[in-house]
Amino acid sequence: HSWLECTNYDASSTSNQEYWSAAACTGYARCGSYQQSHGFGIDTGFDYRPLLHNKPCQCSKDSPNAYSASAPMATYVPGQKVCLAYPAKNHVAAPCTNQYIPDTGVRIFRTQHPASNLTGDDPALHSWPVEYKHLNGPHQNGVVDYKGFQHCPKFCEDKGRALCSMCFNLEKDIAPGVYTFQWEWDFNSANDVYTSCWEARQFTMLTTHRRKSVIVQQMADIIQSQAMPEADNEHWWDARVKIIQEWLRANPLRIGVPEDGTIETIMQQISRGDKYVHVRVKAWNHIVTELQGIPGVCEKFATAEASPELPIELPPEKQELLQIPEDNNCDQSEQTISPLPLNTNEDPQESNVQPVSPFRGKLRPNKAKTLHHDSNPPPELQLSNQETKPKPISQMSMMERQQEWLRKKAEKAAAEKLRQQQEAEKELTFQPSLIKKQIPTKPVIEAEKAPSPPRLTRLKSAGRQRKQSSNTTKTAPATSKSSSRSLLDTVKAELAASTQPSTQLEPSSTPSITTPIIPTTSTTDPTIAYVSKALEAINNTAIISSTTPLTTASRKIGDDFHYDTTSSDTKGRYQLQDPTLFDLTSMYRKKDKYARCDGVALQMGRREDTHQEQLIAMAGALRHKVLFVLGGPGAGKGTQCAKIVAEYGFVHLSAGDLLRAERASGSENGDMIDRMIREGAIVPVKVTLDLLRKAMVDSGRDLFLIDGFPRNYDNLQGWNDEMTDVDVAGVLFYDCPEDEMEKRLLERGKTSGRTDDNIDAIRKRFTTYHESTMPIIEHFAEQNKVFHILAISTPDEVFEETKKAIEPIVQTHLVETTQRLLNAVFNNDWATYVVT
Ligand SMILES: Nc1ncnc2c1ncn2[C@@H]1O[C@H](COP(=O)(O)OP(=O)(O)O)[C@@H](O)[C@H]1O
Ligand SMILES: Nc1ccn([C@@H]2O[C@H](COP(=O)(O)OP(=O)(O)O)[C@@H](O)[C@H]2O)c(=O)n1
Repeated sequence: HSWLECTNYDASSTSNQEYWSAAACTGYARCGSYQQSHGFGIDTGFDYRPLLHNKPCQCSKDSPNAYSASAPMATYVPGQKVCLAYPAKNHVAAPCTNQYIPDTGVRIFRTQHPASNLTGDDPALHSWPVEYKHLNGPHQNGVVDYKGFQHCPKFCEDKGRALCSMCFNLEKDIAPGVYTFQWEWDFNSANDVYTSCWEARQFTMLTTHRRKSVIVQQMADIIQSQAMPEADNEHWWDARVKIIQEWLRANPLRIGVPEDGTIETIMQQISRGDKYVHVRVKAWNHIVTELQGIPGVCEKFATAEASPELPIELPPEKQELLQIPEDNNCDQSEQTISPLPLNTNEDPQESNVQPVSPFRGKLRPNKAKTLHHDSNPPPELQLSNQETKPKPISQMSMMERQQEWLRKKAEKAAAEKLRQQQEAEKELTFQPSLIKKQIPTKPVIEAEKAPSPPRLTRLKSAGRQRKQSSNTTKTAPATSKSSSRSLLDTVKAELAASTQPSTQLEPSSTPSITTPIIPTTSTTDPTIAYVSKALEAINNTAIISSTTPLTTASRKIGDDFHYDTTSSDTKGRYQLQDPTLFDLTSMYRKKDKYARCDGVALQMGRREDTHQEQLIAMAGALRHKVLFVLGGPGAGKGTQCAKIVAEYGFVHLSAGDLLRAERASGSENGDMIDRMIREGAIVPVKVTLDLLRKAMVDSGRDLFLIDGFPRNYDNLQGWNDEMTDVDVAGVLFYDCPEDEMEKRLLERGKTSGRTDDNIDAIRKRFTTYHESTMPIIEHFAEQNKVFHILAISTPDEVFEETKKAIEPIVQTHLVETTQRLLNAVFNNDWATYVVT
C-alpha cells in the first residue's frame, strides 16, 4: 500500500510535482533511511498498519535508526506550506485503472508541544491533539479527480512508483522545538489504516529589522508588567519566555548586553522555570533583575524605524497578562520597577530570598551592587547616594545614559577584578608548597652544535633559498644584545639547515632541540622575555568579541604592542617592540606569493640584514576559515563580497558563479544545473560542494567568503558532513526587503544576461529563499554566528556595517596565527613554519 517517503518536499515546481526528485526532499519519515537507500516507491516493508500492531507508529522516535545523515529529520518554518511525498502504489482512480479505486481519506496530525527530548510514547491512534487539513481537497469515490491521497499527476506513467504529494499549512505562531507528526491514510475504510510518523524541527523566522521595534516594545512591556499571574494560568510564563527568546534571537550579536553572565543567568532561570512551575515567579523576578537597565533591551539594537502598525504577536488571551502600564518607557525601569510579588507557597527554601539573581554576590558580586534598586539601599551605599543625588535615568539624555551605563560597567569590572584577585590569593594560601618552575634558557649551544631537525611538513616557498647563517652573523653584535642575537643565529641556522636536502634531516639527530621552552618573563634572555611578554599580551586579546566596536584603526594590545590595520598594505601588523632595543622586530600579516599562502610573517634580524634575511619564517593558518554570505537574491551579496576582497583580501567564492561556470563548461551536470537555476531551485549539494572544495584548494589560500551557500538544509548537511577540516567563522546576513531586491534584480537583468533575472524566476527564488534559506540563517543565529546587516542603504553604507563584522574576524585570525608563530619560536617547532 503506501507510506510517506518525504516529509519536507519542495513541490514548488511542476517538475517536482510530477516526478520524484531526491534533491527536493530535505526531511524523511522515522526510520526512513533503509527505504531511502532502496529508492522511491520500492517495497521494503515500510508501509505500516497500526491496527494490526497496537502501536501508532512503525518505529519509535528514540530508535537509533530514526534519522540519519542521508535521511534526516525535517526542518520547518512557521507558516510554511509543508509538502509530503509518497508513492502511488497503484491506488489512484485514473484512465489507466478505474474510477472506483478506494481512498477513504488522509489526515495529518501533530503533538501539542515540542518534545523536551526524543523519547517516550506517541499519542494513540486518533488521539493526536492537533490536526491539519491537507490542501488537495477530498477525493470523491467514482470520480477521476486526482484529489486527496490520489494527487499523483503522472500516475499512469508508472502506477507503482508514481509520485504523489500533498501539502498543508503550518501555523504562523508555532513555538520552536521538535514536534511529532503523523500521516494517516484510510484506504478501503476507516478501519483500514496506514500510518507514517515523523519529527520536524520548528524554527522561528529570524526577525527582520522591521519587527525589532515590536520586540523591543514587548520586552519593555514585560519587564515593567507587574501583573500577578493567576495561580491556574499557565500561559503567563510561556508568553514571557517566548518574548525573551525572540529578543535573544533578534539580537544575535547581543548588542548592548554586558558580557558578565547576564544571558547565561537568564537562560538558567528560564530552564528552571520551565522545569518547576512553582518557582516561576521567582525565576521571573531574577530574569527581570537581569534585564533591567540594559540599554539593549530598550533601544540599542532596534535602530530600525518604529513600526506601530505591526501588531504585537501574542494571542489575546496572553496579551491581557502583559497589562502594559500607561507610561511604558523602558528607560525608567531602574527607578520604577518592582518585581512580581512572591508567592508564599513557592519553593520553601527560597521563600525569604530577595528578588535578585541567585548568582548575585556569588559568581558576580559586582552586579548586585550596580543593579540594586531596592527602596532602601544598603547602608554602605546610602552616603554616596545622598552625596551625589543621581539624576533619575528617565531624565537623562541619551549621552548621559550611555555614560551612566559605562560607569556601571567599569564599576562591575573593577569589582570582578578584585574578586579574582582575592580568589587567586586564597588559592595561594591553600597551596603554600607551590614552587615556581625553573625555566630553562634557550638551548642555544645545543642548537649550534647540532642543527635542528626541521619537520617541515608545510610548504616551502618555491625557488627561494635562504642565505646561510654565516651571512647574517658577520656584523659584530653589541654586548647587551648577545643572547637575543644567539637566539636569532640559532633560528637562522636551523632554518638554513631546514632548506638542505631531506636526506640530511634525520628526525632523531637532535632531540634536545625540540625541548619546549616555557614562556616566562623571569628569564634573563631579553628576546625570550620579550616574546614571552608579547605572547602574554596576545593571549589576553585572543578572544576578541565580535561586538567590540572598532572605532579606531589602531588598537592597543597590552602596554607595548599594537595592532594596526593601516600600517602597511598587508593590512595588519603587530608592532612588537621598539626596533632599536631588540633584534626581533615585528610580525605582520603577509601573503606569501610563492607558497600561495596567507599568514603571519616573523621579522627577525639585525637592522643591517636585508629584508629577506630578516623575514625568517611565516606561519599560515592551520585550518581554512570561511565566512558564509547569505541573504535574499539581489540583497547585494556579490557587491559586498567584492568590497571585502578589495579591502581585506579574502578569497570570494560564489556558489552561483561556480555553478554557472560549471554549466557553461559542458559538464555532464550542465543540463540539470541549468534547469535548477531557471527554476530558482537549489542544486544538490554534492555538485556545489565539489566545486567549492576544488576552488578552495586551487586558491591555495586560507580565508574565504562563501557567497550563496549553504542555501538549504541539504547544503548545510553536506557541508557539515564533508568539510570538517574547515572552520566557519560566521555568517554575513544581508537583510533587504523583497520589493527592493526585486527592483535591483530587474535592473541587473537588463545587463547581466542571467537566465534567472526575470520576474518569474525572481519570484521562485524568493520562495526558495524564504522556505529553505531562512531556516539556515536561523540555525546559525541560534549558534550566535550571524552578523545581521541591513542592506537597504547605499553599497558604501552597507560596507561600513560589513566592516564592523569583518574586522574582528580578521583581527582574531591574525592574533591566532601570530600566537602560533610565537609559540613555535618558543618550542622550536619548525613544523609549523613556512620558510620564506
Ligand atoms: N546597497 C545597494 N543599493 C542599491 N543597489 C545595490 C546595492 N547593492 C547591490 N546593488 C545592485 O543590486 C544588484 C544585485 O546585487 P548583487 O550584489 O549582484 O546581489 P546578490 O549577489 O545578492 O544577488 C546589482 O545590480 C547591484 O549593483
Ligand atoms: N548553494 C547554491 C547557490 C546557488 N544555487 C543556484 O544558483 C542560482 C543563483 O544563485 P546566486 O547566488 O548566483 O544568485 P542570487 O539568487 O543570490 O542573486 C540559485 O537560484 C540556485 O539555482 C544553488 O543551487 N545552490
